[in-house]
Parts: sequence; structure tokens; C-alpha cells
Amino acid sequence: MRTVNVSEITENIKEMCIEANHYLSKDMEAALKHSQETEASPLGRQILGQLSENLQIAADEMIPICQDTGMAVVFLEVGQDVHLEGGAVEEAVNEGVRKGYTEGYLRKSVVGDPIERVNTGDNTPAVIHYSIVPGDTVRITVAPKGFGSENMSRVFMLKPADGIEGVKDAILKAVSEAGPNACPPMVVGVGIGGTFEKCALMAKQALTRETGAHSTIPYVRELEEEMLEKINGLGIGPGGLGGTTTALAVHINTYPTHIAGLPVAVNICCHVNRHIVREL
Ligand SMILES: O=C(O)C[C@H](O)C(=O)O
Repeated sequence: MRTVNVSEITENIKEMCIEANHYLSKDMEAALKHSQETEASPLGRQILGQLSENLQIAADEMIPICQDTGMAVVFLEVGQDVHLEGGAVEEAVNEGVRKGYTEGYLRKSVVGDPIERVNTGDNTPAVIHYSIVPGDTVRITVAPKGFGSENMSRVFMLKPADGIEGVKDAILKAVSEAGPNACPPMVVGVGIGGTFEKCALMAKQALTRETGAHSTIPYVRELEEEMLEKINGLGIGPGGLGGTTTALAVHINTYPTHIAGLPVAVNICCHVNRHIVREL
């Protein structure tokens, strides 16, 4: 049994919130750079160039990449041989977010109640997903999520008879309706199977995958490749101003489901697809 003090979780999450909002991960940066070489539209290439320049300015001058510094989504994978001491884990995570957004001067975007809508002033609470895994480490993923693209995400409760063609139509419908509102080029996270909530969680987790890495399931990999091509054929383009780079990647996760259903969730992320991982 290994002991981890929750204050370590707080310190790391603080740093990760600040880092994620100023430095886009290498995989996203590379995908954006690569898209400049493949984009067919001159205006699209210009916009992609500006997005890359914006990343450089953010890193050099410590200015957040985007004004929407997101709601902090945190995945905690806790090894079953870890003993967590020093306080409540949930409070430790929220303290990390609080410190990160306050000390990092990041925009506070969270309201304490969805109807009364009073800003909590420190970007807490985070949305936290826990899982118990084998091992004696704590793996933390911080993925601050902007809401321009979150708002354009969708869940479709398809019927089994809709089949794979229904899944393709659902993904294309979500992306087409998102259009420029999701600040393309996007990363499209898809969850297929499970239940209503499981498919949404899989879609969110899919966004944290290394950009452009494929599923190990052959038909899912083919579907990811086909959907990327189809999405880029929609012509929405960088900034929604036309072009061949509407998405940088499509990541699909699947799970067994009920005989009577075919749930599909499409979680869209703008080009600022922030995700950082640390292991304690
Ligand atoms: O800044 C915001 O909160 C809005 C949003 O992310 C947007 O895409 O406009």
C-alpha cells in the first residue's frame, strides 16, 4: 500500500490548470501545424496560421490561449493499492482548481447554480470523474472544457436498426449543426454504446486521447478515418469560413450496450482541446 497525501493532488491540479490554459499539448500543436500543410483554402490556411501564432503568443507572454478558460474537468484514476490521506479528495481537487484559476489569473466561468447563475468566483466546483484501477499510483487528467463547443455537443438514443449508418448520420448532424459555433477546427469525441450517461462520458474521455491516435478496434479505426474525411468534406473549415479542415481528429470509444438500444454521444471540442496528464 502506497500513501499519497491529497495536498499533492491539490498542488498538481493547480499547476495543471495553469499549464493547460497557456500551453496546448504537443499533439494538438502538431495537428494544427500539419493542417496548415493540407488545408486547401488560402483563407483557411491563413486562419490556421493565426491559430498557431496565437499559441506561440500565449506561451511566450503567459496569456491564456482562449478567453474561455473552461470548466475544469478532472479524471482521477486511483490505484487500488493507494491510501489517500490528509483530507477529502473532492475538496483537494477543488482547492487545486481554485488556486490554479485564482493564482493563474484565469477567467472564472462557473456559476454555482444553473438557474440562479451567480459566479462562484474561483471556477469551482470541478466536474470530477473517479475510477479505481490496478496499481499504486494516482493518474490525474485535467481537461478544462470551453462551452462554445460543449454547447454544440449532442446525445442520440438511436435504435439498433439504425446501425452504423445511423451512427454516421448522428455524428455528421452534430458537427454540421455545430458549424462555426464550435470554433473549428474541432476535435470530435464520440461514445457509442453503454447507457445514456456512459456514452456521454466515453465521448468526453475520447477528447483526452492523444490527438489523431486511433482506436485499436479495426472497424472503429476505419469509422474514425471515414468520419474525419466526411466531416472535412462538409466545408465548414477553419473559423467556419470555409475549407477542408473542419476537424483535426475524430476519436471514438465504444462499450457493450443493451439489446434494445444504440446510444451515441458526440462531444465537440474547439481547436483549444486542453488535456494534461500527470501520475503521482
Ligand atoms: O468565452 C466563452 O465563454 C464563450 C465560448 O467559449 C465561445 O466559444 O464563444
